[in-house]
Amino acid sequence: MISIAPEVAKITNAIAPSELTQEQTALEMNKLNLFYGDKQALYNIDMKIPKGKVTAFIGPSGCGKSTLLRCINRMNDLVDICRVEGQIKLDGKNIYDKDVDVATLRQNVGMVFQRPNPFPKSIYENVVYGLRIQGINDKRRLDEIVETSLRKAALWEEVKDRLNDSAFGLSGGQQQRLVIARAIAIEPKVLLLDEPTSALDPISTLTIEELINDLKDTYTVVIVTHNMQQAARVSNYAAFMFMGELIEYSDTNQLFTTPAKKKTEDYITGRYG
Ligand SMILES: Nc1ncnc2c1ncn2[C@@H]1O[C@H](COP(=O)(O)OP(=O)(O)OP(=O)(O)O)[C@@H](O)[C@H]1O
Repeated sequence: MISIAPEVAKITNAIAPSELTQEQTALEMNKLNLFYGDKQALYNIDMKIPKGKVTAFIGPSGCGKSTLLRCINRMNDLVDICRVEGQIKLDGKNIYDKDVDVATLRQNVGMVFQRPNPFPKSIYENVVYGLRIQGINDKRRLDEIVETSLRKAALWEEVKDRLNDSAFGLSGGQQQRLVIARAIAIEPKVLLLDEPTSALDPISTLTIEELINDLKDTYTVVIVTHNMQQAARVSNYAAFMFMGELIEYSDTNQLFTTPAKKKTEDYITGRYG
């Protein structure tokens, strides 16, 4: 078992994910299968992701963590050979239904990638980017949203005097917080984080981890991480995947301290991956 430091171990008494009520569920996957051409990458995934919590997808390289994450905002639509079967319900509505507008879905389900990807614009314009696309140009309103979003992303104090400077002048960790501010400026319901700290130094990683903890009060957060200590530190629920299957999914403490499945135990004790 990996050891979880007492200061980060959470006393959760959490509800088992399968027992979440509709009210407590942000996302529900039903019989989700995904194929890249002939190759199946996800097998019959059934899971409920709780509202207002952090859920981590963990597992060895190539097990399908990022693929599953990208299903949640239909990023896989951009891959020609990709085909999805089954359902993902966001607040009860299947996001794969024909009448779903993908642009609206992606406003509701924001995404942050491994490498910070600010636009070649000022800090201010990065934050308001999505709002301008929505046709919001009122300066006072934008100013307010910039401040609130940067505060939520724990970046305001560091950038408030240089909002018109290029985003490229920020450090990697600051850029990643800026990208998070840009994602939350349009008030998504769900925030997807695909290994958000893997390109960052340990101090920036810690800042982002603290930020993730704060964000869950407002958003449902789903994070893919290679780092089990990080999953233990930041998540309330953890899903262990192996070769495209969801092997075990439970509250994080339980998964790391008393895994039910041998495969999970082998992974968290470092026997593979
Ligand atoms: N665009 C793609 N085209 C074809 N196959 C793909 C594509 N993206 C992923 N795959 C395959 O799907 C499987 C799952 O990949 P995925 O990137 O989801 O795994 P992962 O668990 O996130 O891995 P890692 O931890 O290394 O990022 C792998 O076999 C991978 O090669």
